[in-house]
Amino acid sequence: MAALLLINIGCLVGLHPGNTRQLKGAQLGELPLMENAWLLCEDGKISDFGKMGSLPAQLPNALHTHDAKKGYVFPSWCDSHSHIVFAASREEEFEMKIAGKSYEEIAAAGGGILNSARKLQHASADALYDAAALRMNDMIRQGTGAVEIKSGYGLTTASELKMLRVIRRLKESFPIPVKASFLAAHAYPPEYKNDHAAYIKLITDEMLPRIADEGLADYMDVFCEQGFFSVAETDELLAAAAGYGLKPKIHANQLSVSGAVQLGVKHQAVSVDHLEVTDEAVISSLQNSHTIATLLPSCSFYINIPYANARGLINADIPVAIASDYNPGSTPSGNMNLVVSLACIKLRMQPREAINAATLNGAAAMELSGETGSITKGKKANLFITRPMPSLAFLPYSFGQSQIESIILNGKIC
Ligand SMILES: N=CN[C@@H](CCC(=O)O)C(=O)O
Ligand SMILES: [Zn+2]
Repeated sequence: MAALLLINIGCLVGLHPGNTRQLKGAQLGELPLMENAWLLCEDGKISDFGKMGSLPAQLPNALHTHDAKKGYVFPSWCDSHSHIVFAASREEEFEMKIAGKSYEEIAAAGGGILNSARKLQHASADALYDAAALRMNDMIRQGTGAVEIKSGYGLTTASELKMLRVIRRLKESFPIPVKASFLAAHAYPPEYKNDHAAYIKLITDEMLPRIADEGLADYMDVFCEQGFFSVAETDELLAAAAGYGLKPKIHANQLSVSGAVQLGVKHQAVSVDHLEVTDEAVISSLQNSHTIATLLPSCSFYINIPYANARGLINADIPVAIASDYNPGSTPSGNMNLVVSLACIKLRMQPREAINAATLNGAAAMELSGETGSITKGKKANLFITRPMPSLAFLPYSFGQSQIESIILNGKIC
């Protein structure tokens, strides 16, 4: 494999030491940079970098040199929360939202997650793969270089397995790390509406053993929310998943303060995601835990719900990540550039904080921060090059516009 040398880099972004696994508190605002730089990629990894004045005389033989023309070089976005395997879009709900219907009212009218589940149950694995692959390609073009994908639109054993096998195919065929989360506990199927215990038993006794047997999931996720899964039900599900080696990630406090965050901390969740509604007890429960708070500002934007209290979490020294939540209902976009801008505009995160939250902390929320999420020697060379920019803050400032010129995955320009 030819080595790749990037020269005339306006600024290298995110030069964190290799042993920095996640950032919290004031560290989240520290984003080491190097201006006027070069960077060498070998065997798919970042092997060296330095100032243009120090370009080594000895370089690998098979070498492709690319002039960054003063563009910035970033580590790829690490999107730790997505639902990109789905059968159909739901723009009819978009119109209902404009007419004033709430997320809960749409769900109660047969929309929402159950709408997607009905459609997915009839879709072929090939059709699901093709549609998800298109979305992945769009995300990659927008700078994403690692992604977590959830099941949760199957809600039957066959359809949850179908979704997870599609995610495995994406993992095998795309050149970026993919993590899979099992989210059968996303909504109760109509036939279990009045028999929650039976659906929980189906998940714990039938789905989990099959999924573990095929090694289809990295994490267990639950939508812990009023009208969805209670704290007690989530507790039971997470305990069962732990028996199969699946660590938790929880959809927590999206619509109400439910106790889901505290439960996540109790189960040492890798992350608790959403957190649009929090109080002091939620924040203090996360302090001194290893659980990452993953915030999803484009979901708040799209369905007009409150924005998470990012400043409260950061000030309390809690590691914060940001992710897209790309799904057909509450966030039909996987554009992490927009997520970073919204984190600045709506979560009042400084550009450096938002960039760290979308890279190193996003990687940490997928347990990948040892291999990606920063420009560090030995890490995967998943990067993007921007146009020349007047400053780092120009990236989120120029919201809704892409500054990205080139994508590099595993040390190759794509
Ligand atoms: N909140 C639960 N799940 C998704 C939305 C799912 C849907 O509406 O299809 C979310 O993360 O926002
Ligand atoms: Zn989600």
